[in-house]
Amino acid sequence: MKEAGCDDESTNGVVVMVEPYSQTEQIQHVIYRILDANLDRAREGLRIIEEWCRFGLNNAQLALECKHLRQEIANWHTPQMRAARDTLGDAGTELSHPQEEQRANIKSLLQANFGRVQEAMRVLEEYGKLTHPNMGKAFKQMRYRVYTLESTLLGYQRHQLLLRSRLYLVTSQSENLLSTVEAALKGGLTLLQYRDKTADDTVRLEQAMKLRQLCHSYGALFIMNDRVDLALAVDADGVHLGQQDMPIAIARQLLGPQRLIGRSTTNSKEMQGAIADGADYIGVGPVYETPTKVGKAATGVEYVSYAAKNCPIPWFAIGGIDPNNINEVIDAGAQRVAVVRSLMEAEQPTLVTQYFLSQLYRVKANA
Ligand SMILES: Cc1ncc(COP(=O)(O)OP(=O)(O)O)c(N)n1
Ligand SMILES: Cc1nc(C(=O)O)sc1CCOP(=O)(O)O
Ligand SMILES: [Mg+2]
Repeated sequence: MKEAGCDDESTNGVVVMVEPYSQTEQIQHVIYRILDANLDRAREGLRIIEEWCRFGLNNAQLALECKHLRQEIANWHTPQMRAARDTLGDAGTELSHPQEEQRANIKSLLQANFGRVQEAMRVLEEYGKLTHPNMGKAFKQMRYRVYTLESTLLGYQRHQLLLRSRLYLVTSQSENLLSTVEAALKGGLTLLQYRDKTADDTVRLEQAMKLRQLCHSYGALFIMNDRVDLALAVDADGVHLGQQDMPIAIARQLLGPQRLIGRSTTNSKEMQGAIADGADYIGVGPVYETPTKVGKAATGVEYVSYAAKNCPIPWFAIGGIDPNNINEVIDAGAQRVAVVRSLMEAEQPTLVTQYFLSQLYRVKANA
């Protein structure tokens, strides 16, 4: 802060008393420093996010929104604010949290920078009110744009990962649930559904929370079977709903546009219904009869061929698929498959995952 003082200044032998900085001026100076520092913080954070949108996601629209926000922020940066900067005298420049020294992955890097931008904007909103009649309002609006950007970016990343996922592991009850899932993740699995039809909610919540954390630590998506409430409670990436489960429209209202919703389908009518209702992906099956879904008649590979020709959204062939018949399913047109027993009961889930993926990556993905 500038020294408050009453320096003398000699001018032609006349002693002029320079007025000390008034308290109001001193406060204004401090406010300018705060605004200067936070305008920079907000712009820097946005730049980091913008680089990922541009180079990591190739998403020009998201990158442009970051750029527009940065430009808008720059327009508020006045010469007085810049002049108030005193980097050497800023006690905060040396402070950094250990978490800032290391980022586990892109997601945590983005999260940290979104947090930083939102925090800076909140400061700009409050202190800006003391400086310009419109500054508080402008930063409030920008802060909401940043929230929207964050959720759009997260949703986009989820969809991208869904598109890239060829193998979908649907779990069954197991004493080795976490270690089996981790073994599959090590083999390259990027999509997991937690399915337990009988456990208490307390157990489901606990397991789902652990699985979500595990999946995210490997950069994989975590989907909850049947239950929208549990999906929200554990911050899952989405939910899988069968024909007897909650209608997609209601699930969408509860989950919002950025989470994934999958739907089981057994025939063309169910497929068209799921697409019209806005499902992000569908299950196609059961291709073969399976003890995991007792009483549900197999569709055969004919429905797989139908899906290959007619389904514009990602779809996963499911039901009785194993390493011995995977190529028959691929030959019928499948590019993605979902399995329960083949992985949950495998002696070496990492190797089986790698085998499935090696077969599935032989074919090009369309949807
Ligand atoms: C990927 C995938 N496809 C289909 C299903 C089956 O869902 P649903 O018909 O609701 O049966 P349950 O799994 O709830 O018994 C699925 N879970 N996943
Ligand atoms: C959970 C489920 N849904 C199906 C459907 O067709 O909707 S088939 C299925 C079970 C798939 O298990 P497995 O890989 O052990 O055969
Ligand atoms: Mg269900």
